[in-house]
Amino acid sequence: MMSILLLVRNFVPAHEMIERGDWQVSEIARNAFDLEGKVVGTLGAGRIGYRVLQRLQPFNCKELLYYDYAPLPATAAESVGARRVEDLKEFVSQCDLVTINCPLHEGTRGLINADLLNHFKKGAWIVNTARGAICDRDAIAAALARGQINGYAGDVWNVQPAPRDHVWRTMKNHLGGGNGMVPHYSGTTLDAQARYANGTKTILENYFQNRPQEPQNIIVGDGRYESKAYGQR
Ligand SMILES: NC(=O)c1ccc[n+]([C@@H]2O[C@H](COP(=O)([O-])OP(=O)(O)OC[C@H]3O[C@@H](n4cnc5c(N)ncnc54)[C@H](O)[C@@H]3O)[C@@H](O)[C@H]2O)c1
Repeated sequence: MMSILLLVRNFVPAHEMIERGDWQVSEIARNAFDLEGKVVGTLGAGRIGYRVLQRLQPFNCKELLYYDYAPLPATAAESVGARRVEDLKEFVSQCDLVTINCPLHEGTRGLINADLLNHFKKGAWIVNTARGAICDRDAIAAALARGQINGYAGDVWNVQPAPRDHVWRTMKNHLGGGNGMVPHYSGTTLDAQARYANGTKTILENYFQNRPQEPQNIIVGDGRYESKAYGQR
């Protein structure tokens, strides 16, 4: 949901216009679109990617796609009407909007680079609330400037805090918009902090009482890599 809110709120400089005292609706509307009728795809369909697919249901998208080496259980994919695309270039070429929801690991660092961006549908939108380094910083800014993508939004940066001159702070599309960057805070609402605290408490209690941990909380157990989420090894 965070991704969608970012898209709606921050892709056009509407709020800055209000602060300036202006009211030029046509300036905003010339680059504003609905999700209805669009093809939306998630790169990564784990806990967050799947929930994004669920939350996209009321928007009447034309089609929902996902790219993940781990296929969703058939019933889960059917319940959200999502189609898996196995080839990454094929996946991005079909999407009007790509939302990135996979972890950063050696297989995803710089995955969205100049070469892959050329395979995106021209004028597509990218929402990256996963990890900044999944996208190549300069390739994103260049693709935005030349109109290969129409917008880029997210709260994650390849360096955090982002330096003052980080190009993602100020990059724009040719209409002067298309930038929805915010500082990394989507997981730090007061409600989320309470969830983190409770989750940490449960992990510690399991540990001190010799109870098994929930599988999704284990990346390395007994010296072995156990998670399936951080790349195929
Ligand atoms: N912005 C924030 O504050 C914030 C908050 C929470 C999580 N995150 C990010 O979101 C990521 C996803 O979280 P999650 O809970 O859904 O994780 P998850 O482990 O439940 O799911 C990750 C999915 O990505 C898939 N994946 C891994 N490598 C892939 C690749 N190369 N190509 C396609 N799919 C791939 C995995 O198979 C898995 O299905 C986290 O790793 C984290 O980096 C960001």
